[in-house]
Amino acid sequence: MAAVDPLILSIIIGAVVLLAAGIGIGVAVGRRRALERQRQAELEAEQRGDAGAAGGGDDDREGGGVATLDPDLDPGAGTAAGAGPDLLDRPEAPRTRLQRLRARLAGQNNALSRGLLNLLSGGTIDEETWEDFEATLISSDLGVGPTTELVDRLRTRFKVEGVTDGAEARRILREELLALVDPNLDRTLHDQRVGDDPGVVMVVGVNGTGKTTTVGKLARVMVAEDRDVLLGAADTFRAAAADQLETWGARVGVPTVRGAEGADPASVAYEAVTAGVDLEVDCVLIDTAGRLHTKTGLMDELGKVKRVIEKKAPVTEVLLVIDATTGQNGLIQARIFREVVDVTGIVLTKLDGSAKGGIIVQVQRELGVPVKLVGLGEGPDDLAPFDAEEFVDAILG
Ligand SMILES: Nc1nc2c(ncn2[C@@H]2O[C@H](COP(=O)(O)OP(=O)(O)OP(=O)(O)O)[C@@H](O)[C@H]2O)c(=O)[nH]1
Repeated sequence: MAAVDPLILSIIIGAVVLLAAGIGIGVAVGRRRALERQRQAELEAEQRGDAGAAGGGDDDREGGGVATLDPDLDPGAGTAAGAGPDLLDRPEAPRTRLQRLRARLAGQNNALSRGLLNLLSGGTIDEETWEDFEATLISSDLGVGPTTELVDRLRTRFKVEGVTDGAEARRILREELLALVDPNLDRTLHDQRVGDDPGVVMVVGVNGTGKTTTVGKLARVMVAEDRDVLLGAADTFRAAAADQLETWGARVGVPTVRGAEGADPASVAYEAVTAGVDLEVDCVLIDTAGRLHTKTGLMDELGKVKRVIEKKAPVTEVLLVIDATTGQNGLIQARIFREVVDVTGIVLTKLDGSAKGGIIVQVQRELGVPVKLVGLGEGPDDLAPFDAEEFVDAILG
């Protein structure tokens, strides 16, 4: 048999690999289309008055706020490989998701609310009440500076404005808390297409803060808004991390570009963005490996991932994921990440079950970067845009 020229051989192998990759992505896009067809069918059923087909509108997750074809499927387990159209989830509709999460936020801040409301319970406010109030604020991770500032302002205003009843005190407290959280910060998520390029959102942070979960939840939010999304698994340290991400995507028909375990994360991110440009998706979400802010080599690697992506398309948003329960440590991490990758938004996760909402104020002040999203649970649709007024009203009950 005649020897094949090595150049021709490598071109043939390259073409086969590209074709296979294209098929992989094509299958996933096919799943997305199947989901759209399924949605359309459900919509038609709903219009015909078939209430069971489209899920209810109440706040209870199990009760129908989330319509899933397979509610028992665990996003953290298994791989995407076998997920066909029959297994696709339909992410929770934005309206019911926000209603449900608003109620959860109000419920979760009970400890903080109680402390604040003691102050408003009427009568004269003695020194001990002020001290208890201060302690409550500090234990919510508001920080000593903002706490002192808030208490001083309240004391002055209560005196100057002659506050005598609870309703009046509540109004002033609401105004002052809102000023601290800053309703004027621009919290828009820059995940939209820019010219011919998809929005590119990079998600960074230390280990275990909830990056992959956030990318998965964000993909679902976008699918619920009928947008085309592609995931990039630039966490190549552990194959399980890419599996986890791929599973999140597969549940809603979103394709994932991944590399081999130990592959260069920058090149996987670049491939993902390239696929996103070629497929004309609306947004590419890049998950990165968790890294300690103190490890210089790993932080440099993160900078490189961003620079390499930008050879293909601008990164439109860099989200730093902070675990709300980590307090001051979260702040120290945040400063270093900001220096390396120019963070444009914060995602505060695990705010459920925590009365540590004060960290929002500290993070924003220290970094000058707005909190844009909050994670309020382990459920697949437990992610909400952060809204200053809603947050303050939830605290005040
Ligand atoms: N209660 C709660 N748990 C959350 C939230 N977000 C994430 N988690 C949980 O946090 C754990 C870690 O989440 P991951 O998404 O794997 O974290 P990661 O940052 O990608 O982890 P590494 O890749 O190891 O750095 C998981 O058990 C998630 O279910 C949230 O908003 N609330």
